Amino acid sequence: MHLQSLVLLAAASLARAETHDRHDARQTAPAGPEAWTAAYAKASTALAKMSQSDKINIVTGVGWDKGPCVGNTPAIGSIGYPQLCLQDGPLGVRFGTGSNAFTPGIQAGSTWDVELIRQRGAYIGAEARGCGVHNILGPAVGPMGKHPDGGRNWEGFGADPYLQGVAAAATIEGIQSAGVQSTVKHFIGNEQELNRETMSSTIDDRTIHELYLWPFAEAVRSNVASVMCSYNKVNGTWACENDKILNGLLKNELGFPGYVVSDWNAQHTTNGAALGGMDMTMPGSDYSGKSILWGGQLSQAVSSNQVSKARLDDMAKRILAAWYLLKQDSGFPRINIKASVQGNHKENIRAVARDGIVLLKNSGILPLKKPGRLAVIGSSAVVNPKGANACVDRGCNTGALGMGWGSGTTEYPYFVAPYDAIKTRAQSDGTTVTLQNSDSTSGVQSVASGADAAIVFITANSGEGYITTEGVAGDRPNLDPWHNGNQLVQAVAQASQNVIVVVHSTGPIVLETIQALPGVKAIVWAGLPSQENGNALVDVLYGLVSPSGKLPYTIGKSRNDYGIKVSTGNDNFSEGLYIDYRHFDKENITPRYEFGFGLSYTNFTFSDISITSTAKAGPATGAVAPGGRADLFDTVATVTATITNSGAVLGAEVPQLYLTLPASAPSAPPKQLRGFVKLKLAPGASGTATFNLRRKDLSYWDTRLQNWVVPSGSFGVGVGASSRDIRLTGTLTA
Ligand SMILES: OC[C@H]1O[C@@H](O[C@H]2[C@H](O)[C@@H](O)[C@H](O[C@H]3[C@H](O)[C@@H](O)[C@H](O)O[C@@H]3CO)O[C@@H]2CO)[C@H](O)[C@@H](O)[C@@H]1O
Repeated sequence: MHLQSLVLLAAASLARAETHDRHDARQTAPAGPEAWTAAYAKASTALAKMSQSDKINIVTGVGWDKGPCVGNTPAIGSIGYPQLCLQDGPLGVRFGTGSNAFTPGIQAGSTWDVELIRQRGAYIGAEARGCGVHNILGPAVGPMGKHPDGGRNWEGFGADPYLQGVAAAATIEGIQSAGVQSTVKHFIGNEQELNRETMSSTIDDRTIHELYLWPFAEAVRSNVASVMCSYNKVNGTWACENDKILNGLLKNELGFPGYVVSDWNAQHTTNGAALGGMDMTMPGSDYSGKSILWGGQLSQAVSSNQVSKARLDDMAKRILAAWYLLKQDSGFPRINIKASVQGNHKENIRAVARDGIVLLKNSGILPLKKPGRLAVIGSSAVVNPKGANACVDRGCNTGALGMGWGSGTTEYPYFVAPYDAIKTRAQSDGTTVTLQNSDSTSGVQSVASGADAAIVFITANSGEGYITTEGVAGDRPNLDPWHNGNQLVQAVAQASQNVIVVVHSTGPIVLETIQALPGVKAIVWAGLPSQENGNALVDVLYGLVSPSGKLPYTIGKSRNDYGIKVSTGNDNFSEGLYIDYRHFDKENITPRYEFGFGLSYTNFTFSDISITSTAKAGPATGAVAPGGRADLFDTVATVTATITNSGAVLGAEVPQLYLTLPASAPSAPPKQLRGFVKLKLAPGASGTATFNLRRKDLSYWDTRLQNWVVPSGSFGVGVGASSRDIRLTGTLTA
């Protein structure tokens, strides 16, 4: 179908879009494709004024390291189009010196708080705009986290497509509300760093739809401006020249009206990329500046009709439409990556850092109550002695951890380490703090012994494969804490029966050694809190807030429990739909801490489930709108439940809705997340969790019909406090 027809159809169908309940995770329907229609009209007018060389310029980066941003295209004077600035990344303006280091995606995901995530996106967008960045290269929803040790998992929101989708949509809507283009990445099947630039990801049709494409569909529905194609091949063809995934899935099936930008140097051929659906090449040359695949080469291909003029026009129009969509044609600030743009955004950073902390274990030691003496132990209790930004692209694990490493990092404008914040609090309480800022086990007993609490800090780090840190080239080789963390905790627990273990990590670590120690009275999963690391932790340790984060992945009892391993050759995705909790559930493996788990300082009771449904079995029939067939997003069932804070302090609970497909569906995971809500409740207060289930939420991908189908029969509905703590059950029938 022609793109403009798609956009018009979409406008018509979205006019009918329902409004979502206030409490639903997806609180607002996205702006709607009528905005794209107007943008396309302007793009057509501008295109008519452009020469072929203008069109080649708008789709070709100027070359690596040849402009103010990590990606740049030349200005086109005839239409008042600027030198376009594309800059990482998912947690703020990379290389900025006047901007903030927002919390990584995984911490945002672990808040399960859509409004905080949306605000985070809006602030990232505002900072990008203030720096003159037209396109911010985030959020990341791939990798999703099929490998618990995948190096870049921390850039995204968690190992579940629904959670990724909701968080990505809110982030994109936030970023684009500031008038900045958002790029969702990496499309698709780039789940590991090892061999990412040579390997092929073999993903079957159903798995790609139900897992990996899902968050991209939500991003497209939220009118994301651009999509970044990834380094790997998909089913044997490079992602950036893969007709099936770019033209087929993304542009036709999802009705994506924006443009596809290559990951940096992910393009392999001139014509293949153009015909396969890529619209902009970045950075425009290889890192040595020598190899250029578009520019003059694309011009020749068009002149010799190997690539049609219509295809070049389509590329240019998509890029122009995104620029007009975000109204960047008037009053956009000039490019200055070093601009001072921080505002009061650190409040969001602290809130996400704090509300993303997951309390895994607490035998009554927390919250702290004016302890007489605290022992603080571990090299990650203090800021890197050489400075928080000492390592390029955060490529080290020295001192307190706030983010992983790679292109998805920013410079810290400041860094509050745990010890800094604990010391400040201790001063006001009259607490003595004894510090051991190393991971040495010798001498630690004297520091810990006699303390009211001994707080031990351990870490695990990972990142992007172009940097190797302490021998780790991106993906972690195991799920153990770094720097002998297990031995450090053991040594402390020999001297103290009041040990609090604080974990800063890019992903799951195996906690069995620590868990077995009787002296360990609490485990605080503090994740990746960025610059507000210590402040967020103190808020939780001292009960200024009740912890309310929930795990965005499963913590298994062993690495083997996850079933799959980082591939040394091609990645076969033979596990299909069964990643993370879907795998643990299917194989009946008890995790140490399950997906969705997190304790509070208060208690919540769940009651009064109510289910109403108009769901009808059968395939989707609606016209294609951005995101897919429009009727996929119609609410067809509503589930409500009452949640009561039955404890003594203010707290927030995240009731989660898991669906089980009827027996008539092809075999499917025992349960799948299809709704969540974060409810803040005073002691004794009750709130209603409302989950609006859309047709898509009830569907599976039918490979024969090539469509989403609602299976007939009875669906299991479970509402609970985690994926393994289902408190209320019911059914709905289609
Ligand atoms: O930044 C844009 C996208 O780039 C990809 O990461 C690249 C990263 O930005 C870049 O800094 C790094 O460059 C190094 C290069 O790999 C190495 O060969 C050369 O010697 O040094 C360069 C500078 O350090 O390359 C990264 C890709 O390999 C990301 O995948 C993507 O998410 C970013 O948005």
